[in-house]
Amino acid sequence: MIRTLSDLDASGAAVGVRVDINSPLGDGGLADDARIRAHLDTLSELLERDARVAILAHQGRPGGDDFADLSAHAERLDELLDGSVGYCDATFSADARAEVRALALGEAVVLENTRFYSEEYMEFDPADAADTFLVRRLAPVFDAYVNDAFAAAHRSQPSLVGFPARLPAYAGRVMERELDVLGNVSESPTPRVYLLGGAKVDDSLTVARSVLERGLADDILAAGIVGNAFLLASGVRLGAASAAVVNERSSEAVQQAGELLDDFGARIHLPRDVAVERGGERVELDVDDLPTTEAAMDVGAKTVSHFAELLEEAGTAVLNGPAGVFEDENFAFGTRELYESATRAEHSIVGGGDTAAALRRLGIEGFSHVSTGGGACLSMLTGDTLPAVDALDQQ
Ligand SMILES: Nc1ncnc2c1ncn2[C@@H]1O[C@H](COP(=O)(O)OP(=O)(O)O)[C@@H](O)[C@H]1O
Ligand SMILES: O=C(OP(=O)(O)O)[C@H](O)COP(=O)(O)O
Repeated sequence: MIRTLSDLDASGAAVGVRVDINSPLGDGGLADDARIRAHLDTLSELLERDARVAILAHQGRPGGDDFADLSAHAERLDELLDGSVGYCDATFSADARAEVRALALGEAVVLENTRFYSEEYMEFDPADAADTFLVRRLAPVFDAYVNDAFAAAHRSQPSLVGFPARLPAYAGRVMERELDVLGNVSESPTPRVYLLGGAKVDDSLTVARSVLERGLADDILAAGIVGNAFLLASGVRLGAASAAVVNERSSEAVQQAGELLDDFGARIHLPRDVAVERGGERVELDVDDLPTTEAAMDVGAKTVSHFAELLEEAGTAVLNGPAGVFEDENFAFGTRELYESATRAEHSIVGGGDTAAALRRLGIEGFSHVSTGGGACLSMLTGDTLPAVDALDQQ
């Protein structure tokens, strides 16, 4: 049984809150603050209830371009939470612990990027995570721990799995909502139609097999590079350029897609036409008119009308990955039309990562749920358990 913020006696308590505000960075700092905004419910609730809040988070991976300190994140949170958020450039040093102890009621501090410390970039069993420096040093200055970092819940890193062994632990509002929606897809209205697109072909094929085998999906609509892998597996000769894009992403995709077609045939719907670039223009070709030398970059209008009907009539539409190269206006058509159609389903769930960014960019709104997680959302959809959720559950 996972406790939530409603079970926490927050007033006066020093609460360590793990959030996922890992954000795209641009020249001047944050390029997008969606993940920061996602946690405002949890943070403002704690501040209004007079908690003293220490925020733990990571940004990027050591060595990566987006590995950075959290000063810009703290500044943005401070703007969004009316001047109640400070920043400390250490995570668990004596200074950091003193800042936490000195917090007034209704005040917060963002502690430094947890991944500045090597332990935080390793995976541990929860019991070993509880013995790391980060957890041992910080647990004594916290009265409670809240995990709201759903998007990182598939990692078993100290700040995500180590505290529940030492402190009363609770799910934040983001975590609660994500688990409620993604953990209960089996009870959502039918028929359930999954649109799987994008570039992570192996992940999408794993999701397809899992949801079909577990009876979660009635229909799979294949688009993006995933759709091209299915077309190749069904014997359509797409052309060398499209085949190369599929094989570059995964050497086993076509074989796996073929096995799925053998096992689940009619429940998997393939593109009927594709769009390619010819002389700088979008040109649509029926699959019967292939192969072509140009790469398939989007699904065409015939596919869109077939898929859109299934999505609009769905009890639940689950969307993961764009239908084409949506970054190029010539090839955004499939993604825009199909995502718009899904908003008309009774219930619509969008997987995170690039898909959520695509929606913001295309200005599409109106889904029942847009997940904050990419990898974590996929893990939930494939029925995997998330270590950080297990840690919250085992108290
Ligand atoms: N037919 C296609 N050919 C090449 N790239 C594609 C095609 N369809 C989609 N993509 C690319 O897939 C990328 C997103 O895929 P992915 O990372 O799997 O999404 P998500 O992070 O939402 O799971 C986008 O950058 C998009 O341009
Ligand atoms: O951005 C994240 O995940 P995502 O890319 O799956 O959405 C999380 O912050 C986890 O980051 P990580 O994949 O570096 O552990």
